[in-house]
Amino acid sequence: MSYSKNKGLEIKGVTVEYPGGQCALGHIDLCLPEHSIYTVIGPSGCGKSTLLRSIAGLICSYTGDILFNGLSLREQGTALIGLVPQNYGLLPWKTVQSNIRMAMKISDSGRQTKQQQEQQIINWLAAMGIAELAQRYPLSLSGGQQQRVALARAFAILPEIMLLDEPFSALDAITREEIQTLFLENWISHPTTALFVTHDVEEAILLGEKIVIMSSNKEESPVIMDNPVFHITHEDKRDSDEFFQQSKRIRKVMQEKW
Ligand SMILES: Nc1ncnc2c1ncn2[C@@H]1O[C@H](COP(=O)(O)OP(=O)(O)OP(=O)(O)O)[C@@H](O)[C@H]1O
Repeated sequence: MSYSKNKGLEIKGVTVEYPGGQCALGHIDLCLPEHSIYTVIGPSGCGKSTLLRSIAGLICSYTGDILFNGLSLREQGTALIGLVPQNYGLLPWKTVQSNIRMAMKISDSGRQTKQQQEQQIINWLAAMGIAELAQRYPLSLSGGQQQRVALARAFAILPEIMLLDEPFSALDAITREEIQTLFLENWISHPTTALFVTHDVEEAILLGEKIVIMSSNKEESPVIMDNPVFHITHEDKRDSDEFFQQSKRIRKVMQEKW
């Protein structure tokens, strides 16, 4: 499937200060063409979550502007945004199925019939390998299972922008690799414009078309790196020479900027 790449997500001179004058996010300029996926790494406290929360509309007090295909995201309804927060953000009193159903109801605005929505829920749970968990409650699931539910929910609303805040950080290495593969397969078949924050350099290289490296100095613009590894077949990425070279390049920037 080929997608046209419009202007996409434009972050123009965005800064965020919390009341009291604490600078949470320095001056950020970043353009993500539509249907691209960029990963973001940066030292703790540099403002990664603040950036995602500003794009998602949870923080409105930023200066500068954030646009999607030329329209300001300050205007309600400009773009449908799916946010996968660090703690998964599932409602504990609702079943897995109801969690997804509720997100679809809120975001759908009548595009699909109820029957189509129910079928979509089944399809997404199957795509994430958790069809059998539909009637379970989030707190009865493992971290990896909750993570799959959060991803199913984010994909199910067919967002134009997907924001992921260290979504796999709580998972063991093997589960993490499985979910990275699952995520990428689903993103390739539904390539929403995505910003993926991670603390893991390997994950940033495996999942990002470009890698945004933020600095501990909030006055400095992030470094935006091309990532030749992204286009290698996923299962061959880790063993490739490009992967090794890219890790070295990133670590060098980290030594200078963190
Ligand atoms: N509600 C708040 N009030 C005041 N300051 C805040 C608030 N939330 C975050 N901050 C500050 O804003 C800065 C950026 O925080 P943010 O959570 O965006 O960083 P981060 O890069 O995502 O960090 P981490 O990697 O540790 O998750 C930090 O210095 C933090 O202390």
